[in-house]
Amino acid sequence: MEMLEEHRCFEGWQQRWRHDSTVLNCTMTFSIFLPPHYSATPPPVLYWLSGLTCNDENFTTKAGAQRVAAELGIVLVMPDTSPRGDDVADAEGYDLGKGAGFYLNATEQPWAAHYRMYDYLRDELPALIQSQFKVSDRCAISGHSMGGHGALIMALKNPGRYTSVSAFAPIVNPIQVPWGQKAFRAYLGDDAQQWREWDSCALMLESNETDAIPTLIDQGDNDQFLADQLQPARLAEVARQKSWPLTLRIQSGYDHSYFFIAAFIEDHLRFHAQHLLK
Ligand SMILES: N[C@@H](CCC(=O)N[C@@H](CS)C(=O)NCC(=O)O)C(=O)O
Repeated sequence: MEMLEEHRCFEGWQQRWRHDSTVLNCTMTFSIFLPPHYSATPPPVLYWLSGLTCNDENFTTKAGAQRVAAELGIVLVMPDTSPRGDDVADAEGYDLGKGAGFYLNATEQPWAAHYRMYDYLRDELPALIQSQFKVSDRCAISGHSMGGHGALIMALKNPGRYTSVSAFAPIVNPIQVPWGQKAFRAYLGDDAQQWREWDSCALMLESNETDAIPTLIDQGDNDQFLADQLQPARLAEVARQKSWPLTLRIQSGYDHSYFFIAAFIEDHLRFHAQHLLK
């Protein structure tokens, strides 16, 4: 592992690291925020998954999460959104290929060789964080848009792993919307039955009562993708049917950008802290 950057930030440290990923079969970069005094008591970790076109730096530089993470004593880990490098398959559009890994394991060519973001986030990255930094094993997960989808499926597919999950403008029902259908067809093939494995609405519908964890979703009502791609009310309806503890907040006037995330990230950090620091 090689440190690329380090900056003092709110008495803690913002760092950027490069490592060779066995799972993704390429070199990956992630960012991490270490709160002050983090070596005294191992702090819990909040994983943040970003949206289409992003890497680890969008959240790091735009969300302004470090002040409250420092106050609460939470480590923030920001992975990239896809495998990277010259050997890695890519596509023309911003919504497939590099920057658009959709946090799943691809089964189709040419993607299957590297696009295994689900396994990377489930196994390799947490093991690396545990071995290289002094952190506790308590963790939570959050994300934006494609990353909101990622956070929700990570939580739904791994009961007991995360104390809580939250999302900003998540793609909750990818199998029913253009972004998800395009990506899932490419990565997973034409059999739409296989896609359900990676769809929050489908996964929640099939979840057990004991799997439920506190869930917070914020959605701006001026988000240009709300009607065509996001529609968080679909997940809220499944949550109602399943008595899943989901709070969906519609935020008036907010769009899809990091200005929206910056406005509400403090609420999400405090929400996760209630569960992480118990
Ligand atoms: N209008 C964008 C669509 C992609 C987009 O809005 N990406 C969101 C996540 S889905 C984002 O966070 N972009 C990067 C940023 O705002 O820093 C494009 O065509 O590139």
